[in-house]
Amino acid sequence: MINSESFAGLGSTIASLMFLWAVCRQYFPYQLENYFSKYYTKFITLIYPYIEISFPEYSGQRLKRSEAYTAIESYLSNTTSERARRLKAEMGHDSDKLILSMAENEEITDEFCGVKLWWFSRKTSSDRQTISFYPTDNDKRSYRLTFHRRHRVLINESYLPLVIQQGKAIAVQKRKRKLYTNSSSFDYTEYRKLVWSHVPFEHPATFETLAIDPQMKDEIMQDLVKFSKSKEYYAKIGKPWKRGYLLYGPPGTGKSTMIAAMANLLDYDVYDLELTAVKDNSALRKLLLNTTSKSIIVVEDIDCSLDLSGKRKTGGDQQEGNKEEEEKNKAAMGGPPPGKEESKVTLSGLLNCIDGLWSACGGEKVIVFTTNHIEKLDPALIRRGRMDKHIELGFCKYEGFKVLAKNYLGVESHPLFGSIHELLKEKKISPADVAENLMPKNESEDQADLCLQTLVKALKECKSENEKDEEEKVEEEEQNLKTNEEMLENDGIVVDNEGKENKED
Ligand SMILES: Nc1ncnc2c1ncn2[C@@H]1O[C@H](COP(=O)(O)OP(=O)(O)OP(=O)(O)O)[C@@H](O)[C@H]1O
Repeated sequence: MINSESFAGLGSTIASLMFLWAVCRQYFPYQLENYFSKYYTKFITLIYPYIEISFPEYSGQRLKRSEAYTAIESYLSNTTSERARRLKAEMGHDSDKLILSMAENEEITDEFCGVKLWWFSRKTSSDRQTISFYPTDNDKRSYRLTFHRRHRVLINESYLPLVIQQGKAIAVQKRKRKLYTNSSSFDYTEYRKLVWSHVPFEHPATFETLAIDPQMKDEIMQDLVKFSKSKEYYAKIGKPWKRGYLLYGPPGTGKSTMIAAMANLLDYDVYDLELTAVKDNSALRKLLLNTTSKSIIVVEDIDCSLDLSGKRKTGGDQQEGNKEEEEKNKAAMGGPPPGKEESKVTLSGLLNCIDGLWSACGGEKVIVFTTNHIEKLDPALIRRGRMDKHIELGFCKYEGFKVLAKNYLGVESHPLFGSIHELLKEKKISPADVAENLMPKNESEDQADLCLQTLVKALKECKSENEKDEEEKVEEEEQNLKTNEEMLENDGIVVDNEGKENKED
């Protein structure tokens, strides 16, 4: 066992020997010097059987903090608060929590498989202080690991990989989660920057507050948790560690809310990918390569962002006038000037990013597409393997209502529950609409009564499933008719009042 005193003793012995060697070597013939040099090194290793590994904070590229140093720092921060005598407290680089770590020039011991090791936190300051942007120029920090040389294999092959792995996991747990977006990443040279901007992710939704079928809820949660723990399984079957979810259903049924709940369950970051703001396939690839592990990549309303013939849509079904207006607004916000060529992400480009060779880069990822119109999606885009789970979020059912009533009013039973149950059997109402009715309007005490009565009234006015189906059928027929007429008009065919087609000259 060694301690600081024996280190100091050894240090001064070695220093004396080195001094002696430096004096003597001047008088030695050249051939003898080599000979002595060899035995000098052997002698030193004999009396000092310890190996030291240094992990500097910055190495290579000056501005990039060493990953190993960061991981060791997190690893040690977990153990040092109990063992070190002098600690320093800092807000983490990427965290809103206070991080305790070893103070400079402090040493702690660690133990692995019965082997004792020493970690020393070192800071050297240059005598000549220079004005510099680089943190490395004046202060140099590093960690030094010391262990007996007979444990070299154990430390190199088992201990150090474990320290790095645990350190990274601790850093992920302590980090502040982020919501990234690419939608405002324009610059003024027509070339869109390939960067994500981000804000802290603070959405409070959880699966507990989600108003969906309880069985489906359990299934999804189990699926997600299983995925997040399946690193070895994915490696074994030779598949990239990723899972695709397609969430579909009418507006206001909780697709976005479910994404937030997924992120909160898994403790992942969210990348909200705005396809309409991506220049082309290569820009898309670079954006996706710049996403981190443990993240959910979301493309909302995929049917509105991508033309399934392979070209991007620029504005859905808008009128030309609206399109111009939107272009002007975009340009005013830093987007491309009106009339400039829009970007071209294609369906095949997107598919390539989801499950091509690129998709395996960067660790575990969940990919989520949402749509209100599943029937409009190309089967290639949503086939199993790409979108592994298709989840339909539908209109509010009684089970969902009970969750909302508990969330919004804090009630689990009420005399009006019975009639609401009956009404929900035949009426089509989205959870968003139910939630809106259940939102207390003021601070008075009988809010539950009032809100539930409002909901009953709203439900009575609501269309029943049959009426809604009938309405949707009529709307669809009208839309088909309109499209046919437009196509015929484009071909120069006029349809007269009796429905007969006449070719125009
Ligand atoms: N299943 C649900 N459980 C709990 N709250 C819900 C649910 N569905 C909707 N809500 C509430 O309604 C609001 C709108 O829901 P959300 O944005 O998730 O719907 P969406 O399906 O993504 O809608 P859109 O298709 O229009 O984007 C949310 O703020 C949430 O409070």
